[in-house]
Amino acid sequence: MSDKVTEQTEQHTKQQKKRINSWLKSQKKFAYGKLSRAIALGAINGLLMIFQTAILAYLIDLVIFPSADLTAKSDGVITQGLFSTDITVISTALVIIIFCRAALGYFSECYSRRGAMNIKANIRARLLHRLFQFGPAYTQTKGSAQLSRLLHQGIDSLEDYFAGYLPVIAYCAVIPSAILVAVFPIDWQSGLILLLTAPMVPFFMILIGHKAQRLNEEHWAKLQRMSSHFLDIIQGLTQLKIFNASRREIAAVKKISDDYGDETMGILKVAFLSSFVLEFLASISIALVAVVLGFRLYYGDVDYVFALWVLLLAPEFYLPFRQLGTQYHAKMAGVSAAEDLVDILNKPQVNYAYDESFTAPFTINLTQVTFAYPERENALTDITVDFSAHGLYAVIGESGSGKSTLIDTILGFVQSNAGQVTINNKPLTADNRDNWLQHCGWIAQQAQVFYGSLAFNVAMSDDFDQALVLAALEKAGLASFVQTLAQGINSHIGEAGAGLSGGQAQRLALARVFYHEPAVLILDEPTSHLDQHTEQIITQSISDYAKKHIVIVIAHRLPTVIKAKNIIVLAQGKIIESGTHQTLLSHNGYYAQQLRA
Ligand SMILES: Nc1ncnc2c1ncn2[C@@H]1O[C@H](COP(=O)(O)OP(=O)(O)OP(=O)(O)O)[C@@H](O)[C@H]1O
Repeated sequence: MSDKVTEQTEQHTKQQKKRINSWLKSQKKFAYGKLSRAIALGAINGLLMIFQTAILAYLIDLVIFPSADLTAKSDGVITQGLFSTDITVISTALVIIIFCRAALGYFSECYSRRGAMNIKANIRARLLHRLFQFGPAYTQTKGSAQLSRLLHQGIDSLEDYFAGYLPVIAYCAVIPSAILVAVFPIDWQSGLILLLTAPMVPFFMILIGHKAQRLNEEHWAKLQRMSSHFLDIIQGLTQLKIFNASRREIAAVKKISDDYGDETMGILKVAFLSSFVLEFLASISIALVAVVLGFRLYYGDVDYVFALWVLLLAPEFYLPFRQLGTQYHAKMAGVSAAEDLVDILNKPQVNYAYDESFTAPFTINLTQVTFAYPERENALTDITVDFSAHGLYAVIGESGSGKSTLIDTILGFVQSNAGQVTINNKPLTADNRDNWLQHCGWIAQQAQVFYGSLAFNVAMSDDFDQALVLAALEKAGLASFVQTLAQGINSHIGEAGAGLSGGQAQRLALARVFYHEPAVLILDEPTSHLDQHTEQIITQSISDYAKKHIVIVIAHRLPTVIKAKNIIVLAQGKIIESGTHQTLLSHNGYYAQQLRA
């Protein structure tokens, strides 16, 4: 039984590897021209090397054994002149070839790096596009640290695959074959030695490949776990300090880092071992060629120039294989990261049929909506509720009652398992969701501030209307703050809102809403880090906004709830009651009890 399971797992791993490899190969199409040029130039460089070694051998022969026939003809000055002309011509040819090879090497490297960068940029853009498509409901399940590492280091690790491994594979086919074609007709014995020793290198690489791949996969998985852990620690620094858990975390981080270090050493060991064996095999093979040539020279069986040439060619013959050994590890690092990439990129494509018919004013209807996260109980059950024209709607309920899931359903980030969400009687689907989102605004409990200028953060674009930005900031109560900034709305505000207080960040989010004026504003009402003055401004602004727009708020405070046109009370994913403050009070249910409590 367990054998069968192991067999199935192996089968699955093989299929997975095949899938990843074919995916990686298919990415070449995004820089086909550049990669082809890089490989062609590299191959020409390799072929020129055959000429270079031939000329070098001839030159050495000429210098060490000044031509016997020339000296035989010797009549002093003329012979001397002929000899030096010969050397000058050959040396010049050699220098030209060396320069050409250097240029070819340079351009080949440039093309391959640029090609790899194009591919990386393309994959990065597609990955981001997919993440935007799937929305926060999906990205939360993956973890922000893991996704950001994948976007950054994961994709970067593909560079060596495209710029290093792929060209070397081509050189392994072209250069040794060309050397064999050049050597065989002149000296078949040496050709045979080269031919017979060549397969040893790939054979050995296949042997170590399996172990190295497993190590690389574990290494990548550990790196991913470590990133998540670090992000949790950085984000929860205050909590950890307050709850005196920092020591435990430091110990945990030390353990993770040690494990990671051991893993890295394991990979390095395999890498060193493989390069040692490759070097060793190459040296033995070169020595074999040299010994055989030595004997044959001794017995006058081979010409000195040819012997020297073959000897110079022998290391070049093994060079692509040795490079392949090095690049193989780069390839495996790329393959490990590619697994995560393929998982996301190959998820079924959402087909955007932009539906232009979403125009304000809106009526949002949820009819018997039921939704469950994978392998969980229902997060929403049988939800029927309407939001129409304009007004303030409040959603309340205990933690885990389904408030955020309800909002995600309205925004189309999660698709209900049963029932439907309609916007102006049109079902909201993955196809038209992006169009719908253009009409929605969202303010989270912790306002999101992006790296860039204040104006960018309001307009969410570098192309903004200055007057509108200023007006929006003023409406949000930030006008006096802007005046204190040396560069006004062009002042830079740092990563994660560094340089802004919690209240200012929240007001900035509000200014963003005023600038874009979405027909539907959804917000998770901020309860913390707001001073009374800011709280009043925000509450007032939200109430004013609700006069002309739909505002749905996950409410935590009484003033907001009291003013709401409809209060939706959730418990365990169900609407247990709804109505205005007065209605709910007279109903004397959960809401009234909570209020009294
Ligand atoms: N990504 C997820 N995967 C699996 N289950 C989830 C996920 N997000 C939420 N849930 C579950 O769905 C239920 C509703 O969660 P939801 O976040 O909607 O509640 P909430 O009322 O917004 O809670 P809170 O006020 O604490 O934010 C909970 O049981 C929660 O554990």
